[in-house]
Amino acid sequence: MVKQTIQIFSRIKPSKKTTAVYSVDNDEPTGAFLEFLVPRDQAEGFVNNKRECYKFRFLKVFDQAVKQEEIFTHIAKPVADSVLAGYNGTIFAYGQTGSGKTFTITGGAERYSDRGIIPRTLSYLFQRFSQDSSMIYTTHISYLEIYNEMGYDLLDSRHEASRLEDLPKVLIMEDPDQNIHLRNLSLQQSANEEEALNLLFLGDTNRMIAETPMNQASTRSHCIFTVHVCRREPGSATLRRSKLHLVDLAGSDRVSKTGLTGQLLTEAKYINLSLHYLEQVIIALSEKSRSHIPYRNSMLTSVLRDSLGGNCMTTMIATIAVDKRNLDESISTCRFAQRVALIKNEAMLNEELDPALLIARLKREIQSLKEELAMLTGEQRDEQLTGEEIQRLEVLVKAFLEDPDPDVTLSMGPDMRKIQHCFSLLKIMIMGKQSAGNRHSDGEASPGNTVAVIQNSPCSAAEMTKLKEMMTQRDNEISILVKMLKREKKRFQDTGDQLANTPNGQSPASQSALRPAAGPPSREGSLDSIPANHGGQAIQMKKRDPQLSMGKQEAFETFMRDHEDRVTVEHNRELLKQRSAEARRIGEKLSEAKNRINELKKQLALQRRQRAALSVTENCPEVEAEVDPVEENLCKHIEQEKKFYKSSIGVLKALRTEIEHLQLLLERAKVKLQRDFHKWWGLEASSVQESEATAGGPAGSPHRTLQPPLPSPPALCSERESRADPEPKPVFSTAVGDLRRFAPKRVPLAAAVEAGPEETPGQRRTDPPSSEWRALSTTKLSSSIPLTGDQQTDADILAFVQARQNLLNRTGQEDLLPSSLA
Ligand SMILES: Nc1ncnc2c1ncn2[C@@H]1O[C@H](COP(=O)(O)OP(=O)(O)OP(=O)(O)O)[C@@H](O)[C@H]1O
Repeated sequence: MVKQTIQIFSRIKPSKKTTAVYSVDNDEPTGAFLEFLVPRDQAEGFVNNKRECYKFRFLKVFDQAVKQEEIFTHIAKPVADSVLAGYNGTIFAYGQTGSGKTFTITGGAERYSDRGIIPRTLSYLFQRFSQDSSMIYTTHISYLEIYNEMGYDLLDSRHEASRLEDLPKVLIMEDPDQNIHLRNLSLQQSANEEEALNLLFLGDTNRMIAETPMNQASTRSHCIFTVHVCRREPGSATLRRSKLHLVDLAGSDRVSKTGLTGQLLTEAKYINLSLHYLEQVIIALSEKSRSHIPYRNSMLTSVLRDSLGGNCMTTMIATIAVDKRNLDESISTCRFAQRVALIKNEAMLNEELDPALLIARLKREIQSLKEELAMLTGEQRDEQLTGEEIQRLEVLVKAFLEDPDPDVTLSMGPDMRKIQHCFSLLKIMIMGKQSAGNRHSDGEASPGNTVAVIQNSPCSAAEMTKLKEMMTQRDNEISILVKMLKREKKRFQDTGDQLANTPNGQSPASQSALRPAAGPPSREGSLDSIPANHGGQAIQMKKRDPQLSMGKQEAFETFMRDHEDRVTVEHNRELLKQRSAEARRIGEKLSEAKNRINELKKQLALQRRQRAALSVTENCPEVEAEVDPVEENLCKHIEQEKKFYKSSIGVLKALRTEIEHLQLLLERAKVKLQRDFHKWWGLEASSVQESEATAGGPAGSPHRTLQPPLPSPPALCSERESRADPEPKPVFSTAVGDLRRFAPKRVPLAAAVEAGPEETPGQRRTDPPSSEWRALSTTKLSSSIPLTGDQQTDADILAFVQARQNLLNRTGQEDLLPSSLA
């Protein structure tokens, strides 16, 4: 048993504002210190005016410049090591909204180097599994989200979740021994790192998709990613089961500070309540006199029961945003951490006997004891041995004879029938050998005589026929296999040829996998031009809305061009291309190195044969014993090539992980883009409807005014940034406003104005526009619709309104244009 207090670390989020309100001291022998300096005149609200300095002790304080790699090495690696050894581990991040909890636990969605604790730990665990061949490891993963005291399974791939409520609800159950069980929480097995990362990706995507403005999941929900590891020595009935919880808690902001109202306030209270219960548990645990710990008050504390004062090695990361206005929240986070540091856990080695293996072993023991008893009491069985028993005995005898160990025993249990059968088998074999030996010594034995030997052996005629049938059957099998091999070889060659003809080295199959199942070929800049994850699993599960209408597709492409993530996506695509090319290059080098090694080995074998022949022909055995410089040189070369091969394999593996991660990042960006677009599209649709309802007319009603140029749509997405950094950000606005933003790019609309009223929107006319249409567009339309003054933009707006009118006329609908136009 390992007794230790919860380890506390703190991490400071990088801040653009450099006013120093804190200092870090990692060099004290008693621990690391984080100190906040609060000048009296700046202290407000809850901060005590009388104090100017708040000092907190941590195991280590990670300042702003510290990278994800260092966080993993210092915090997560030791916990992962103890999980590998069979102890439970938990790492949880606690801090105010926007202070970097998700960044620390899961990682940023932009760069490969931003990978957080979860992907790095998965990578580390699987690397360690592959290095330890003396054990069999199995891994299962679960991902739970707790929102408003209700649990949801984030790894559900059966339903298309567009709301959190669509995900399966997880219920908490307690057995008579007070063990907690989570009903409906799926445990997904993952055989390798790629599968585990796909599960993380699926969970994060479900988390993101289920997010609505009402439920900014990451802020107001707790997420627990759990890796269950089972370790067993081959053949042993004992196994070690351990689990690692990686927890991203909801923002710890105080409700009064959030400034929320209505439903959001209720939610915030719930979150606060569950964090309040967490605090209560922590206070109760830190006070030794308290015997009752109120775990049952909330789902979070029930699930984390072991992690808080139980069988677990737990680590807390206090995430801190050090800007002056976050000072009180930062101090409150540190105070919470100091209490947590008082909690003692008792981690135990989770070793147990595998019940299935144990039962099998006990059954075998019972059987052998029964047989021994029967022998000792003289109670012998006289029924015939079954075919299965006879077969098993034959295998035993064969293994006994083939074993080179002279001390090996033939153990068939205390059953006289079996003993006798083994003796007769041995006799048959010896007699068979003898007669074969006789024929061989008579010079008759040759491959052609094998049948004769068999015929002369004491086998029955029935056995002979059976053996002959078996031989024919095997012959058939062999010829089928040879045919299959030939076919495979041909297919392999064909694929190789196709690959050589494919420009980027992808197989035609993988290329078609990148294209949508239906619809037009992907255009540069469209969604489909973002490479998909070749692992595929998560994507197939999450691929949604593949078919956009033409207009929506156009809007989407424009939206995407302006999206803030565009640069990152481009950058990652470029990086992915580079890495893939690098991987291909290394792959080619590897295959060359392999060929060289084979060639060198051939030369070495030849050289050795020649020297052996020389020593025989010259009857001079010393020649073979002498050091041969040619041979030595060849060996040296082979070693060098092997070294190069090994190091290249290492580089290739690292590249593969990076490529997979980049693919996941791109896939996530794709989902996020789609989500942002649909969100924006929905907002636009409702705002148009609203304005129509209030103005009693269409979007272009005289009551609407054009907005100044707008920020790019992702102003919506940056909402989280703005929580920790609430600088005024421009909000998104109306359809007409947005139309203007799109206007410079909408050449077809401008062309439609030029084309005149009779043209369909898709047609272009090169002849000058009719004077009536010009008049209409500049008088009738412009008199009722506020224009911008910019010729191009105004032309677009008018064309849009007119095209709409034409369409309505053609479909026989009511004229919805403003009355002045009708
Ligand atoms: N150490 C860091 N380095 C770079 N960027 C960071 C760091 N920490 C946080 N960020 C950035 O700050 C923003 C907010 O961080 P994050 O979402 O992790 O906060 P959070 O505490 O999880 O917030 P919430 O409670 O809302 O989930 C993100 O854009 C993130 O990329």
